[in-house]
Amino acid sequence: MNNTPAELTQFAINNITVGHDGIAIVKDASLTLNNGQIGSLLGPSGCGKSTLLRALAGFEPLMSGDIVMDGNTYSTASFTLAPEQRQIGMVFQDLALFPHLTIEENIAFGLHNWPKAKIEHRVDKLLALVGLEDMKKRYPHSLSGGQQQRIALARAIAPKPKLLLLDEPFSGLDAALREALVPEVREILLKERISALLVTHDQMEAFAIADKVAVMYGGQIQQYDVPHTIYHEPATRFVADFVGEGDFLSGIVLDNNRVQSSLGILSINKPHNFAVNQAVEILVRPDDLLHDDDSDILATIISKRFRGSHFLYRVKLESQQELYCFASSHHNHAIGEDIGIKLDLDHLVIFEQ
Ligand SMILES: Nc1ncnc2c1ncn2[C@@H]1O[C@H](COP(=O)(O)OP(=O)(O)OP(=O)(O)O)[C@@H](O)[C@H]1O
Repeated sequence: MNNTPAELTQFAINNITVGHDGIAIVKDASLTLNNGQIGSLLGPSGCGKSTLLRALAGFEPLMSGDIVMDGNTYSTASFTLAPEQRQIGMVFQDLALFPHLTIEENIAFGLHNWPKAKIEHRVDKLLALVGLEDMKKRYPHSLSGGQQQRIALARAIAPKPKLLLLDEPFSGLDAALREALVPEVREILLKERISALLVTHDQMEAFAIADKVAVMYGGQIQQYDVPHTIYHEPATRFVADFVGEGDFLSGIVLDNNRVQSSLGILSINKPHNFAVNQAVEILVRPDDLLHDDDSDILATIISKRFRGSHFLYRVKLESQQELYCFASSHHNHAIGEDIGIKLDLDHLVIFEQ
């Protein structure tokens, strides 16, 4: 099947290693993004997210691998195209709007080569896009943090970059503002059809904005996939641990299709390479373990958290294993109480013990 232009791979990072003084920080990382797609680099502090982003922007040379944008080579081990020639926009946490320029002057900053009428049109369009038409004559200090971040975004996308890089752009904002702004930024990028790569250590942010998420650890991309797959089918033990809440239930592989656990025999519905009798760990998310009054399996509540629509219970099984369990907030049980539980796994995620 032929790709339509919108589906073509726009940029590809192929097996890049980036480092300082011969020491690799980003190791053998690969990812691709299609036209108009939004990707996210998600990982703990120090895993190499910013270094990868800086390599993409042309601020870090490669030790090996290459970066290709729209068929043009941007970086190899022996060549680094200058940042200003890459048509890559950037938005950082400390947004650094120019304080002595008005909002419209800030947005027009990267458009100095454009004809005047086109600049005005572009600035007005972007102000409308970020919902701040009335603010064009104001100065940055008179805007709230969220408004400033929208202007920083408008300024970065004004010259129509091929790719926008966002490095923790929401981390200086409070949680409520962040929650409102993240989907808004996604809408703006989709409307402008600009591909973007967002660096974050916040999985909810990554899931809310990105079509595809790269989970990084120790300089390596452990998995690169759509958010649903990252959450439900983590490729490594690290991804399973880092993304979402979850526990690991001990089990013993019985055969190709079954594993014995303290919650009974569970079916394995995917081919696997585990040996019979091998000890394994089964990922159990809180939404995989349901409270069920009719279940014969009882577990003791050892802690609980009220989350509005539901409770997140921590329960202890007879085997002494502890797991998280979701229950509707209509089921308000006390700590120490025994409740019926049942596993509701539609597929098993299993790792070596
Ligand atoms: N110029 C440099 N020289 C030597 N080491 C560096 C340099 N820049 C970064 N590092 C190291 O590389 C590692 C990865 O840093 P990087 O900033 O890419 O991580 P990160 O995932 O973006 O972290 P954070 O979320 O804390 O910003 C860190 O251990 C850091 O100390």
